[in-house]
Amino acid sequence: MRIHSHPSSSSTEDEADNLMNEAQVGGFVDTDLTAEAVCPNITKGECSIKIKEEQVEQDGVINDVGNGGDILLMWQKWEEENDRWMEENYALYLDFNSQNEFMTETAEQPSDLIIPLLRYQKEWLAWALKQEESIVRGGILADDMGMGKTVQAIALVLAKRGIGQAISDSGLLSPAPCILQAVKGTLVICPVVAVIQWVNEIERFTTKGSNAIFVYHGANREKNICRFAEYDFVITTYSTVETEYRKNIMILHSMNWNRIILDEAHCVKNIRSNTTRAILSLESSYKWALSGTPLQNRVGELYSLVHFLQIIPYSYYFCEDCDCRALDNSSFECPHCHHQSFRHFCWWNRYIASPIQSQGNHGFGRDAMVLLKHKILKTIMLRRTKKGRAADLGLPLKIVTLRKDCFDVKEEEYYRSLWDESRAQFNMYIQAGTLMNNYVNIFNLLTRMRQAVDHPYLVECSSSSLARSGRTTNVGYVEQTCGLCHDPAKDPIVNSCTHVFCKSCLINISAIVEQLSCPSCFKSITVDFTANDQKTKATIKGFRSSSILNRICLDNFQTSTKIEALREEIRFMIEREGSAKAIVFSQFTSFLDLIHYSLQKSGINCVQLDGSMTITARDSAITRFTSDPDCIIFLMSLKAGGLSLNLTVASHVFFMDPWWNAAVERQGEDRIHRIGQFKPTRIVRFVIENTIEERILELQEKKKLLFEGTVGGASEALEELTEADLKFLFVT
Ligand SMILES: Nc1ncnc2c1ncn2[C@@H]1O[C@H](COP(=O)(O)OP(=O)(O)OP(=O)(O)O)[C@@H](O)[C@H]1O
Repeated sequence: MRIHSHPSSSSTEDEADNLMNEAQVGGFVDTDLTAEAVCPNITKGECSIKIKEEQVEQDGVINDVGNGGDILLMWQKWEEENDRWMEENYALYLDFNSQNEFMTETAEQPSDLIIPLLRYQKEWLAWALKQEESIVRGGILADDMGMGKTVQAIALVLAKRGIGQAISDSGLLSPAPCILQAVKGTLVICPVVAVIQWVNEIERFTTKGSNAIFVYHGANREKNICRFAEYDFVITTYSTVETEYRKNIMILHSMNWNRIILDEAHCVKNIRSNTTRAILSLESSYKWALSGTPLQNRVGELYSLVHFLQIIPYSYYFCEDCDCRALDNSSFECPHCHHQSFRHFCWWNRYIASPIQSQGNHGFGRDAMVLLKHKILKTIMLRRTKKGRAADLGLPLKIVTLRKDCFDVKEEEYYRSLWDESRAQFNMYIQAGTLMNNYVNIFNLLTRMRQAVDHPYLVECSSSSLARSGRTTNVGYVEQTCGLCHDPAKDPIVNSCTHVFCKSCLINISAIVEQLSCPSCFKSITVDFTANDQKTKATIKGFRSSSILNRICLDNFQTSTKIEALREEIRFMIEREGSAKAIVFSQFTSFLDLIHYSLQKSGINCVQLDGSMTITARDSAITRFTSDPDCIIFLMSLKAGGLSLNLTVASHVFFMDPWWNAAVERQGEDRIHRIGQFKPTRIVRFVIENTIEERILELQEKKKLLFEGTVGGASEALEELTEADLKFLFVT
């Protein structure tokens, strides 16, 4: 299907201007809008097919406008074509890597900001102030991770306040309905892990008392809402916005914010997710998105940010039959012009997403690329890289090593039998022709193998595998005797001293003795009386009651090749520099528990951070790691700690298992390789030879950034894989 015909020439800004002029629909100046005016070569029938596809993307559900099955097929075809295009045009894709890398104009830093801004940060300030005066009224700050996007955003808020921002102005200019309450403050939305960081940066880097900050998160958050208007910064989390929207609690959504800043804005890259919908429903006069990786996999990901920014024409749906435009096209009939929704088309999809997805770097696809890079992104995005601005930053060297180890005989045996079992299961799906219907099962097979590479305990002692076998501890161990009754332990509870007791013995004795201690070694016995459903469960001190450590016999704790490799690297690290610290990432929190236990046993002090922790618990873990010289290892799940954190106190990062997406690993590396780091940084990625991990690395290389960047991985991520990819993973 041809939408435009252009003489092909090199990708220049002039070319982009021409394309823009042709494609602009009701753009920065309103123009008449008809299908023919927009794309003269398209017939109305063709247009309506496109609209069906757009609805699929917009709503995440198939709106039945006639032929749902066809639409789904068409959608799948789009995705496949996009994947193919990505493979063929990766170099060009990377070309998006910098936007406005150098600018001549700088702005003076605001007087309330006490930290001196670097040159590129002053360039940002000049650009951002202009952006807020322009029709775009915001934009995307996409600097590499660790270049100080938080400080830059704070600088903008202060600078604008200095200029004397009138709330009434924003109320007038905003399209928000008048029932919304106007507030002067900036709403910052960030992942939970970044909340404290925002508070700290505002407090540390601005004149004392010059900013009122309110953290709106947690169960009691609603207490102070009537005072929203008094704050300069209201800091909340993506999960809070999503929960309120889903439960129809109209608190954040009933305000007309002066400015919204999305930190780690790639959290809303999926236009179909609830979080994205919740964010898009917020109202403000100015909108900013901050992300070091705004585009992880496909051009489509930019759309939710573009939609958030509400830019004419890029974010809008236009009507084929009149000059109406709207941000939403989800109802059957347009509430503005009353024409049916299928008579509306999404500008972004028609001029950017569809041509790129269907043509790649050829024909209209290439034209769309030029338009996107040289016109649209230039207007809305500022991206500087650490490499490009190395002179401003003066960051030390980063050395990345891939460390390959081999299993010992026992591990090899265990892994091989699991591999054979998994392959047999996989082959069954192939033979039955049901491969593509079994993503979740295949994901589970792959996860089990990946866990077995880290440590067989992760498979053997997973709560589900123990539940299946009716056991409470793992098979690898002889039956334990209770330290109190000396019979085989019934419902065994393992104490931090590694001695085992019957659950009933512990209950009985704790009713008589207040301070329990182990009769064998006299260490105290910790009984967790706080959890409602587990009143009597003794837990290993410092670990969750659900920790894998409560399901294994610690008397006979066995290490693994990965753990030993890590210990060796830690030893090297300490030998080189006594005061060095490291972050250890794994995708499996149970593996982090095993590492924690093993290191602790040999006197290495660690802290741990995972998604189940409250903001306060996270903050105390971060504080301990940054301020206690004896605490040298930070164990972290990348999902919980990979974003936002500043941990330059560490100079080493150890990745215990490979991620599907290399971009996600880079997020982890950049926790230490950022402003404030003065030592050379060392990154070690651990891989066991001849295992699924090597396959994952090969596939990562083969497919580059094609995998969904779901931090931590999910079964949906596998849906990004083709049948051929899956076969590649399971082939011997
Ligand atoms: N001008 C400056 N002078 C000194 N330190 C700075 C400056 N700007 C930023 N920093 C520090 O640099 C570190 C990284 O900043 P920040 O966390 O804002 O980076 P980021 O770009 O948001 O990273 P990410 O994308 O990983 O969240 C912080 O410790 C911050 O205090």
